[in-house]
Amino acid sequence: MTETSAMGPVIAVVGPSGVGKDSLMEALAAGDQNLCLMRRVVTRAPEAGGEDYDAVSEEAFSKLVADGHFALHWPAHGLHYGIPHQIEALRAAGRGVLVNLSRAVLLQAQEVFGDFIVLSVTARPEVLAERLTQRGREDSAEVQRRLARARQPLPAGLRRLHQIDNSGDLQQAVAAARAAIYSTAVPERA
Ligand SMILES: Nc1ncnc2c1ncn2[C@@H]1O[C@H](COP(=O)(O)OP(=O)(O)O)[C@@H](O)[C@H]1O
Ligand SMILES: O=P(O)(O)OC[C@H]1O[C@H](OP(=O)(O)OP(=O)(O)O)[C@H](O)[C@@H]1O
Repeated sequence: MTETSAMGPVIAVVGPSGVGKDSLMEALAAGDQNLCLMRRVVTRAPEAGGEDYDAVSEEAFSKLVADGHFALHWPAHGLHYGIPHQIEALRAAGRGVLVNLSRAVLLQAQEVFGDFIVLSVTARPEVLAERLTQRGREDSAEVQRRLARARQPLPAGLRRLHQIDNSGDLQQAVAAARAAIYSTAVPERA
């Protein structure tokens, strides 16, 4: 990605709840002007905190879907998530756009976005449990449901996939993610 690139890649950051997707994306974007965050639309209560997202009702979300507002949308955790078409404007500046996606929509996203990199973030199971509890955004029942979903597999057929271990220090995962992103940047057109 450089200022002269026509379009930046979409960089999907995926993995189980509590693995550190939002933390990794925020740290990556904070340290690199060529990377930016995609703000999602989620039917989660606005006061839930965590990521910076647009909170909407289920009814409003359905209307946004009907109006063709989203480049991608999916259900998960009893919620609905949407990525507005605005993501294309962010890419047009030649920046890589970081976005937290469900593992279930990665092949669809690869078709929709074309220049698409997947960072599969991992952490040891005991680390996930500790982090979800410490985050405190979900109640204990929901934490258990999310831990049960942790081993959801990635689909076959992803063209640019990197595994990032975030079991340890966040900055180590940030360095590994940066290396992965820039190792697969589309070669400059001659
Ligand atoms: N490498 C890390 N070391 C320690 N705590 C972390 C690390 N990465 C994330 N966390 C913490 O773990 C919790 C879950 O992180 P979050 O980014 O919300 O994960 P996800 O978006 O994958 O659910 C947060 O409280 C966050 O501050
Ligand atoms: O199908 P999966 O790959 O299991 O992902 C399920 C959902 O979890 C993540 O959302 P969110 O960031 O709201 O949840 P999290 O913070 O618990 O990861 C992700 O963006 C999906 O919407």
